[in-house]
Amino acid sequence: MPKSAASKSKQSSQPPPPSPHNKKKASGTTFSLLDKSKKNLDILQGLVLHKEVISSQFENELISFIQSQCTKGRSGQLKKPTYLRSAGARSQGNQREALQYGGFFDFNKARPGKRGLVPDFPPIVHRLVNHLIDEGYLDKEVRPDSCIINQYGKGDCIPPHVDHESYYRPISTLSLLGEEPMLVGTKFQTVKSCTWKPTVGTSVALPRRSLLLLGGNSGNVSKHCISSCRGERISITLRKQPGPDWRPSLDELAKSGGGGGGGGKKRKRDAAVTLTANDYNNDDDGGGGDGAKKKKKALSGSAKRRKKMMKLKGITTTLPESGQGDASVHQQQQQHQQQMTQSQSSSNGEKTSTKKKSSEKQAKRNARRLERKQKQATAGTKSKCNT
Ligand SMILES: O=C(O)CCC(=O)C(=O)O
Ligand SMILES: [Fe+2]
Repeated sequence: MPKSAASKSKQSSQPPPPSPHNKKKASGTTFSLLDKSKKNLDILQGLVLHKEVISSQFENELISFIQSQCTKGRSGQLKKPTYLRSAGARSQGNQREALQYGGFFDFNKARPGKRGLVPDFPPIVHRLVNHLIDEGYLDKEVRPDSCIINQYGKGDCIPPHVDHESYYRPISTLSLLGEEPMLVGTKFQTVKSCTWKPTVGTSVALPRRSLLLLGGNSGNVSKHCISSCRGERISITLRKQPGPDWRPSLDELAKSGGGGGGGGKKRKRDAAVTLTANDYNNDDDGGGGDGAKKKKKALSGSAKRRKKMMKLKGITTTLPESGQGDASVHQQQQQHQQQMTQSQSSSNGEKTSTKKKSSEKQAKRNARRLERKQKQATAGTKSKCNT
């Protein structure tokens, strides 16, 4: 890493300060790296590696459970979003099989998804969480209630990202089956598809049975990724979800086009990248697509269903006379989402009427645009007839 960008990354094994909640707090390896471009902020503060947190026997049990679930997933007995298949329709440079329990991450909207769509933790994951808390690796106040299990094959990867800010920190990752490095930092260079190099950051080897905690700046400011794996590896990422009343902010909805994909990459609190459909995953569970993508993609199954729903709700999705395409549909979807959100969150009549006025104005603007298009189309047809 360039000296001008950051000071040398340091590792130490000093125990973190005792927690008021746990009986004991396990010590682990901590890291430090000052980023000059961020006023010498320690971008690895909060990163802790604990080794040998489970026995080999428990590791084997976890591996057999995960592999049996993935086998079920491949044969169609376990459906998405509980099971997400690898490769295939997934975007390039973002491959791995995944299982989700407790709560699911909606990859298309790039944020925690609806409750109850994936099963609760299976007993073996409960056992794991209890063990990690009892042994002092995790704080019982931040007890994880959602997990994503990634099964990487040789060449699979996960691109640089910051886990959604609504999840409590630290986020923890247990490594099984094989050792691969996790890259953690604020700047990455893409070497080739599925391979990155931190230009301001570090590489942390994750041995089997180790637990990596991404807390503090390491979880909020730095991004993390796994480059193309040398061999097989399984990770169990444990997270405490936001409460059931959590809703994305209007800011986030606006940036992501109201749920159509991962257009909004900038975070409010810092300049890091949030997980988006494009960064982090695939079109596996439906694919509203990436709002920021320039290339027009064919609509996936769930996008088609959404479109159908909008139709049923009385929102026009196609305007054949004017020949307006997806841009208009997208605009209307955004408008619809905004109206829904606004009506959910408005607390007085005054607010509602201002919003009503603005949506009426928007509807008039759309009508004028449609009229213009129709005129243009008519003019075009006439000139064709004349030649
Ligand atoms: O596989 C890993 O260790 C990382 C997984 C991860 O970053 C995630 O699921 O958000
Ligand atoms: Fe992550």
